[in-house]
Amino acid sequence: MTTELRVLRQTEWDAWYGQLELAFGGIPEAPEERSLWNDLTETERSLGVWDDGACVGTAGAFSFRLAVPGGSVVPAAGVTMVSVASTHRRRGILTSMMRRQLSDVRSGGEPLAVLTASEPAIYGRFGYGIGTQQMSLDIDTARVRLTVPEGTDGVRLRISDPVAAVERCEAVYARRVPVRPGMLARRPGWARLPVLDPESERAGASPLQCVLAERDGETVGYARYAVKPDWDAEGPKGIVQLRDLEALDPAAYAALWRHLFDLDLTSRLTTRNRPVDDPVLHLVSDVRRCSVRVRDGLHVRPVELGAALETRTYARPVDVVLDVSDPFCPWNEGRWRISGDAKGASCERTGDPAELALSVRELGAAFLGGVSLGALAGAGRVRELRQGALAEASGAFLGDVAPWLPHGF
Ligand SMILES: CC(=O)SCCNC(=O)CCNC(=O)[C@H](O)C(C)(C)COP(=O)(O)OP(=O)(O)OC[C@H]1O[C@@H](n2cnc3c(N)ncnc32)[C@H](O)[C@@H]1OP(=O)(O)O
Repeated sequence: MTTELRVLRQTEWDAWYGQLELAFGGIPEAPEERSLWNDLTETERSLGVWDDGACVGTAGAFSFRLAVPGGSVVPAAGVTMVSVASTHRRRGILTSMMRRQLSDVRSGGEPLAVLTASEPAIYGRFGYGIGTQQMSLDIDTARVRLTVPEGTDGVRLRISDPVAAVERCEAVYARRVPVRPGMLARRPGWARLPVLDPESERAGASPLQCVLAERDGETVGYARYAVKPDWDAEGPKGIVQLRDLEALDPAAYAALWRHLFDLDLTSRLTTRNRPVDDPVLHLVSDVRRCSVRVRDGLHVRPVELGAALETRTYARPVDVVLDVSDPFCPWNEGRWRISGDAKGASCERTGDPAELALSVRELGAAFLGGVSLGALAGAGRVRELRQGALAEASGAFLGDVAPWLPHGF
């Protein structure tokens, strides 16, 4: 088999994207969704694999800016639209695209690559670690009560058209980004994503709705959701399907949740993607009736290891020599001294004796501050070579906010 791997040409997008749709089951996307991804595709960063004129492999990358511990927002390649034709699987095409892509990301100067995986088992071999988790909830709002903080009654709620309210929501979102590692600063064109609402994907639910939280005329929060009506012999049992919710203070936050809990003719609230430390878990009367489930979120790969570890700050002072293995990107292999604190860090090559041994994948997992190196050591994935080095590094890497990505890409 001779296949050609090369950068996508603009005129090839339809065939390229068609291959991706086929790999995901073959149901064509709604026209507005397809058009959004067409506009957002960075053609010069997209790879295609071709066999006798047919597209058999796809992989794209977005030029993101990622929030990291300490509040900086740094360049990161957002790996996306990965597929291989069913006729060409398990022959190494994905591996060849990943190799080329990571090499391109390195040449372009981005220290990190990130992705959300269709299946979590695929990307570890390429050096990606699971850096964030996301929580889904299915809340019995007929039984669960909320205890809201002082000031909640002073928040004014206003129903708004989601598209008309986008700018106000985006202003709130932008203020949340540096506070929560894992969030992405919105790039031009991306504000269309949270209000994308194809009728064909509503499955009996309402069009997207939006409620704004306001104080003194300023927007201090928003929630976007749909309502799926449901009735049985006992009466109405509608479901509130929460898509996203952000707020700038606890009272606005609680007011939005209370609004969603109290919607007439509903008795359930579902949401697929909340941070695992979502304060709502501390507002509810009965966490068991919230059906909490957790899954992997953003997978993180340090591409240029030293530069990546220098972009963030560290919760406690750390000065540890890491012995890093990275067979897929061998330029990262070897010993690095990470030395930093809450103000900043340096990470440079060293000839000093190694104090912790681990692979780049563990550093990707720990990078955003949500996964403990101590826990990874418990699984045998980090080895302590100098007594005390594990506790020192583990405490330094951990953050006080669970990293989280609110949306897929
Ligand atoms: C960021 C994103 O876009 S996520 C979307 C990923 N795409 C999809 O899930 C669409 C459907 N699946 C596919 O298109 C393909 O099966 C892909 C892209 C997942 C894999 O492509 P392939 O060309 O078959 O992978 P390749 O041959 O390079 O396999 C490399 C290794 O990964 C393993 N692997 C591939 N897919 C999977 C999987 N789904 N689960 C576990 N391991 C996998 C292979 O077994 C192989 O392992 P080995 O080196 O030990 O033999």
